[in-house]
Amino acid sequence: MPRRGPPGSVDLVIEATELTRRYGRTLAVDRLTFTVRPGVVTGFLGPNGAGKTTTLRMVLGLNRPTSGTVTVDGRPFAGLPRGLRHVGALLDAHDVHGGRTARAHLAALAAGNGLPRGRVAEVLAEVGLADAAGRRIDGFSLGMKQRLGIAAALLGDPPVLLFDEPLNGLDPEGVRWVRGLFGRLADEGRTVLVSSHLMREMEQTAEELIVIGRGRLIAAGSLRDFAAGGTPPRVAVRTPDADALVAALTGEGATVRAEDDGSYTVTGLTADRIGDLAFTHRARLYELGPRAASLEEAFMALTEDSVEYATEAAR
Ligand SMILES: Nc1ncnc2c1ncn2[C@@H]1O[C@H](COP(=O)(O)OP(=O)(O)OP(=O)(O)O)[C@@H](O)[C@H]1O
Repeated sequence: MPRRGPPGSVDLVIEATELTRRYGRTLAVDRLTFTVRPGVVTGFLGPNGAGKTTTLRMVLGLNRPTSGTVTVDGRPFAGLPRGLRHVGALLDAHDVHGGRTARAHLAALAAGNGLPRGRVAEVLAEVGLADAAGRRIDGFSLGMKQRLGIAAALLGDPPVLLFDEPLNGLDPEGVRWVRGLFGRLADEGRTVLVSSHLMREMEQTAEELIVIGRGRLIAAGSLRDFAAGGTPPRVAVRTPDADALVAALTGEGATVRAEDDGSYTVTGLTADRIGDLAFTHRARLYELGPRAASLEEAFMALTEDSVEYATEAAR
């Protein structure tokens, strides 16, 4: 695939401004403002029902916003002249005609969008389905359907790609493959937006994150900043003299949590202070150092806040 503009070029930006969608009494998307840039994989994260699918459908012009706007390359998707050549999307892996073969499905899509037939074999090979090209889709596993959906998104060789929960149903090898593919697509300068309701799926997938809850923006920024800002500093400790050390640490007001691997996570004291206390209490230390913040915890903390906020706002 051709290389595109350098990361940071502004032409392929997805821009949502005060984007809102109401279904009857449900506010599915609530004044959402965000920017998705090319050259990095951006994770679109939120619990079930947060409004991710509704937002992606509005980007694609499949749902109309109740108010606000969302544009790709400065224009609503419907106004883009090149359709599938401009934006490729996987929304629902099950949304395919099961009686067709993978090849026939993609060939119909190519024909309907004025794309060269030769792309079909290329994208099937790219997603690892070359050997299954002649098989009927209704015999496909969910993982194979996800690969087929990704192949369809790639068909027009588009600079902007949207994937809704693409890791669902993939085995560990499939997850590793898809992460590599998304990274490569971003390295080529494309804009890649990937939704998920699981933070742990995003940890090794996305560089940037947009987190929503109940239709609202909760946080946006780099994964690294997100992890750093989400929880107070924590220290990892390993000791064969746990009873003495834990008593000493909690006596100083620290919170100590035992981990599955036999280590402890300490909050509320610096590593220096923990070292001093261990020395005083004759507890041997096998490990003492910073414990990387768990993104899962940061995510839970942030979404909890959004629920509280929503409750307060409703009063
Ligand atoms: N066509 C519709 N009619 C009525 N309500 C809808 C419709 N589509 C979505 N909703 C509601 O809007 C809210 C957001 O749904 P949406 O599917 O966008 O969330 P999501 O973040 O993609 O969730 P999930 O991870 O469960 O797919 C939910 O409360 C949902 O019930």
